[in-house]
Amino acid sequence: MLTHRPMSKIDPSIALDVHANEAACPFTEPRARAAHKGHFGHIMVVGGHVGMAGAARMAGEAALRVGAGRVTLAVHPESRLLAGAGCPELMVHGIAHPDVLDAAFDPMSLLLVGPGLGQDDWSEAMWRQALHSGKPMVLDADGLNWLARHQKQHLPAGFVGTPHPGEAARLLSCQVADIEHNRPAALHALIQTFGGVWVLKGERTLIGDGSQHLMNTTGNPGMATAGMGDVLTGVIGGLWAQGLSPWDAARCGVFGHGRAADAVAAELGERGMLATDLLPWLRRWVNGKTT
Ligand SMILES: NC(=O)C1=CN([C@@H]2O[C@H](COP(=O)(O)OP(=O)(O)OC[C@H]3O[C@@H](n4cnc5c(N)ncnc54)[C@H](O)[C@@H]3O)[C@@H](O)[C@H]2O)[C@@H](O)CC1
Ligand SMILES: Nc1ncnc2c1ncn2[C@@H]1O[C@H](COP(=O)(O)OP(=O)(O)O)[C@@H](O)[C@H]1O
Repeated sequence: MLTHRPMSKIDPSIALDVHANEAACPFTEPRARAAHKGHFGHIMVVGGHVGMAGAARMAGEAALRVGAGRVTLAVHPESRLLAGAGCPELMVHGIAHPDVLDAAFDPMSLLLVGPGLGQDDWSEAMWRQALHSGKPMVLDADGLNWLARHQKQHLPAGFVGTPHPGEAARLLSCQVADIEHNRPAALHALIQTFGGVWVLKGERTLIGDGSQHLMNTTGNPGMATAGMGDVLTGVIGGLWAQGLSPWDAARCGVFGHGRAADAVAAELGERGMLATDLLPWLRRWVNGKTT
């Protein structure tokens, strides 16, 4: 039986001018002596459903490790203790009723929406609250899956989307093979459809905003492991919260994330790499230390 398949938004005739991503460490000057945490942003991670507290935790911890001032996790009440365990620097709210988020969003400089958010009614209510806040945001993982279901949703002006090819296929109503067959055309379709800055992950991640398109060359197959994308979301958010533009946060974040993974691989090999292994190397990178 034939099943209806919506028409793909990918135009295979698209040929983008794609340059190498040569993003260096974005911070070259030491911090001002009188710096305080209020200067480096307050991020809220919206995610962490039951069984996926770790996704929100990894995004939050990565944001702190690249220098964000404050990070709060808004997670399912059953995830609250686990999400913060072992990282007391993170603030953690268990959210039973997502409508309380309206007030909680007020002091936030930006949101990271999706790591471990899940697919049920609670997840959708959390997602809707985040979108309606109008806050700048990085949308990842289930945050993107909800966007795929509600295509016409109005996105905030400051927006970075970070799909892997599976999520990109859901967003563009096509198969993963269609994405992989012509990744620049898929990137173009994401930008045309939704606006903002897009990071199409995978081997040689692409970054684009409609006027510039880059291909990343750092990173290695050791990164094909759970949670690696959650860490990237935190890195991009942490750089953005410190004053970089969304574009610079995306291109520098992708570069530094891959660079940290390459340092881990050089020391211990690719196999068995954990997403959290990158954290000390991200810290080195963001302080301009060669890895
Ligand atoms: N410790 C945790 O709490 C973790 C929670 N996670 C959460 O789990 C939820 C589901 O995310 P998943 O990404 O696992 O599930 P998805 O179903 O979105 O993605 C998995 C599928 O996407 C496709 N795919 C992914 N990367 C690809 C690539 N590079 N090339 C080709 N195809 C590719 C493959 O078909 C793969 O089976 C998210 O909310 C996520 O944040 C994951 O991030 C893993 C770790
Ligand atoms: N073979 C590879 N080479 C380079 N980078 C890779 C490779 N495989 C995965 N990555 C990177 O690792 C990350 C994986 O993210 P994602 O698939 O979202 O993982 P998760 O959902 O488990 O967090 C992305 O940044 C991706 O670009």
